Amino acid sequence: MSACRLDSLEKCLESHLPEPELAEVRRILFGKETPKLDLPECAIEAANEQDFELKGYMFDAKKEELRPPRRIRVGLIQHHIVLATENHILDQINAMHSRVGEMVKVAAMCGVNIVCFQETWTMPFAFCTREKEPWTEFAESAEVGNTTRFCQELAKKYNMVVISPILEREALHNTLWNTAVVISNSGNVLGKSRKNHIPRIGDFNESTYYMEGDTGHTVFQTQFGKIAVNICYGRHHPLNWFMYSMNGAEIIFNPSATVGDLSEPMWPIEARNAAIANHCFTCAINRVGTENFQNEFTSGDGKKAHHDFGHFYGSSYVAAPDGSRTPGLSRTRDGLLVVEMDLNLNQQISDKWSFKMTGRYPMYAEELSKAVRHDFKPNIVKE
Ligand SMILES: NC(=O)NCCC(=O)O
Repeated sequence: MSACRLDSLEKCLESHLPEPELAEVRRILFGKETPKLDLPECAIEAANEQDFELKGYMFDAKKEELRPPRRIRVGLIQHHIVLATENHILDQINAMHSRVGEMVKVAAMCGVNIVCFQETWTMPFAFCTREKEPWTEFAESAEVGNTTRFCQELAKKYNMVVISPILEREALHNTLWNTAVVISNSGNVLGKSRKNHIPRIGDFNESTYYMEGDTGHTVFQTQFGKIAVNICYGRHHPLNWFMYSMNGAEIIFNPSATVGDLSEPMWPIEARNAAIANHCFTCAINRVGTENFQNEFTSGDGKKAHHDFGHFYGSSYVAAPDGSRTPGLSRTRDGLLVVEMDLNLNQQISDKWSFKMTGRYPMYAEELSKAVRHDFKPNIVKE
């Protein structure tokens, strides 16, 4: 079976395992069951009409005596590019705006408070080509660009925080960045978070285009909780997740663009492990489809010249601090994942497992400050 024909691991297990084993396999693979959310009929109909998958799950927390529950809903949106990559840039962007705008409308019907789109959601993932033109023309201002204005309208209209990862052009020195713009539910731009770690692997030739982010590990205080954005390749860096969490993030979003051959076995583990290790929720989002480019490209890895990157496998999911996770969205279809979470779970799990409390951070800070020096001598005992 080809990589793009398997719809999802979960569906595959469901159709091949008998019920008692299925429940046990699910418990071992995904942790405590995440019950399905009741979503409104109008949302289900709209998703069907517009041909995207709509799924909803919930993570509950124990009732506390002193604190009320802090239940909120997040929406994760994964999608194909709408028009082929040869089309006029503005047509491609506008087509993506209208597709995602419709999906956000459905998110609003489902009571979503914070929505996050995939990495550089307004464009094909053209960085594989290493061609500057026309792809750099997709870059926009994070503060006043068309895409930010479009998201501000959505945020105001639906009273929703919108996380919009784009290719950013900073006017001052024409620097390009890979940036998530965070727009408050008031419609104001709350700030931006730039991608900290840039891949240098396979066809991910992103270092040709933009610089390592300079926004550190900013956390955004929103009406619905403290959120942070760790963009794609940053998920392979445990310290990156850790620092967002040290700054108080309760939910860390990981908008991504990654392909099956490279990272699929790592995908279900990394964001989930980060949720466990940092006592927070994590939301992993990946685009879907295979994107074709007119000119062939190579990446100096001995592979024959090719026109596409491979299959972006979707599979967006949410993980909780107790190690449980939702099933993923499809590997092949556009989709909206709506997840209700009680943020009280973070403190409850922190009290239970105490990873932060037992973390011995001063010891590591001291060791790490020595280990990064050029005169560092590894502490190895030899006979
Ligand atoms: N977009 C991006 O950073 N992709 C790198 C590949 C990966 O991290 O799986």
